[in-house]
Amino acid sequence: MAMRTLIPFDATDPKTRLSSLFAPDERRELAAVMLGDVLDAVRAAGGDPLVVATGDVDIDAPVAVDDRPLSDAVNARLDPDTAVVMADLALATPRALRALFAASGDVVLAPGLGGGTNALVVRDDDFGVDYHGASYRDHLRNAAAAGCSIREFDATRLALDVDERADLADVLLRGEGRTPGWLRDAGVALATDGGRTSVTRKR
Ligand SMILES: Nc1nc2c(ncn2[C@@H]2O[C@H](COP(=O)(O)OP(=O)(O)OP(=O)(O)O)[C@@H](O)[C@H]2O)c(=O)[nH]1
Ligand SMILES: C[C@H](OP(=O)(O)O)C(=O)O
Repeated sequence: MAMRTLIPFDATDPKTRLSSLFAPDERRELAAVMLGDVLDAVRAAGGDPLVVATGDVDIDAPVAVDDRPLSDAVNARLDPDTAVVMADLALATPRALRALFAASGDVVLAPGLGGGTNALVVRDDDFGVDYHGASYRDHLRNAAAAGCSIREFDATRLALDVDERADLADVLLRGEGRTPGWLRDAGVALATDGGRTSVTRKR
């Protein structure tokens, strides 16, 4: 049976942490390209996607427009046997998502490198999401408080969400969808910035 999968999407002013690299319209374009890659991976993993967006989105998928804050918009649709996969997981693969969907537990949590919750599966209607501000820790606590069984699902391909400039280096190095090509066409290239690999942009 297909896994109903909510994909939250900020269609209005996304990826503001990348403002040093991209203008607002470029950030919206990048966000849409990453959304397309995530949609492809979710479908290939047997997911049945619903994009939950802050505004209209021109994409080949069902879209629910809901301008409430992220957690409210997701909780309003978080029926049991539902996954939530963020639209900026530019490294997500069908294999990783299939394994996430198949993982057992009332609440299955895939952590982001920065302490967020990049993806999850919920099978208990006593659990609700509470995003932002190291949400992974909050979700662990909330699931335990609700008496849910918890599965922590560590997956390299789900751990990266594109927030900061340095995250784009990983997308250029390991991305498999359309996003790496979009970045290269926009003049984004790898750069070594002291210890950590980052990116530059030739305009
Ligand atoms: N529906 C909905 N999705 C959201 C909202 N805020 C963020 N998202 C999505 O949730 C995911 C994770 O959010 P963030 O990493 O904060 O994304 P973002 O808001 O574009 O990034 P920043 O502007 O840099 O904070 C991304 O896929 C966003 O598109 C919201 O208020 N409503
Ligand atoms: C949505 C939020 O993403 P972040 O702001 O951590 O990138 C979270 O994962 O709680």
